[in-house]
Amino acid sequence: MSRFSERLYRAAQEIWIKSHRHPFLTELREGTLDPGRFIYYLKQDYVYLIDYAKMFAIGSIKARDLETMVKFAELLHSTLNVEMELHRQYAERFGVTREQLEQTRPSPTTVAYTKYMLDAAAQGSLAEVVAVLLPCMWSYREIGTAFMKFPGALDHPLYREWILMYGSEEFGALADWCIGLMDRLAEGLPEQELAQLEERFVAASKLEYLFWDMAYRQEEWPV
Ligand SMILES: Cc1ncc(CO)c(N)n1
Repeated sequence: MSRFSERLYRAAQEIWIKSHRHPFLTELREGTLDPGRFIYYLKQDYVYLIDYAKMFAIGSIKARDLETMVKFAELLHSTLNVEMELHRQYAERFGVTREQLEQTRPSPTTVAYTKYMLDAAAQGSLAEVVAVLLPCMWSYREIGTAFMKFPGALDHPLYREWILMYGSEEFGALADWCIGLMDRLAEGLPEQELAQLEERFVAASKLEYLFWDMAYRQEEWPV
């Protein structure tokens, strides 16, 4: 039988392709993205990452073995200290302080995405935690590795670091570990539960798309 992660990939493929074609990402890889849109994205992503890091803490709590617990702790650490550090350094280049980053008011889409994830984690099994956070890691790995190969993408003084982070071997290895864990956790589950995991994965993939779109539109609350 084929791996469950392949089923997930197929189920979300259409929405992932739509993300790849979104102007936020096509312009980022071509180096034409307006820096104002990028800094908006960084601020929203910073507050997103705070809740996303909590998903790894929850993964650590729900883990059934020490090895998995250690791995989630590693992911928690690297999100807080490596990924968020990249954002802090970017913000500094724009004259935005660490405090200002942290005080970013989450946009409607950021609220929807982070609360959707935390709700899945609060209600669900470890498999649900992994299903909902997997599109984040996996889709960024796909974007990062594709952009590394895109001619000229790494020449851009602003977007180069971002591409290097998500195209890195370390990030790829963490994504691979998560894919492998998803497959192990799905083994032997009844179809009803697999369908539920697929629903979580697809919903998170749609929220990933909406996150790019929100950043491009620089979404604000109506008042
Ligand atoms: C919205 C979002 N999804 C995934 C990642 C990758 O960790 C990120 N930084 N932001």
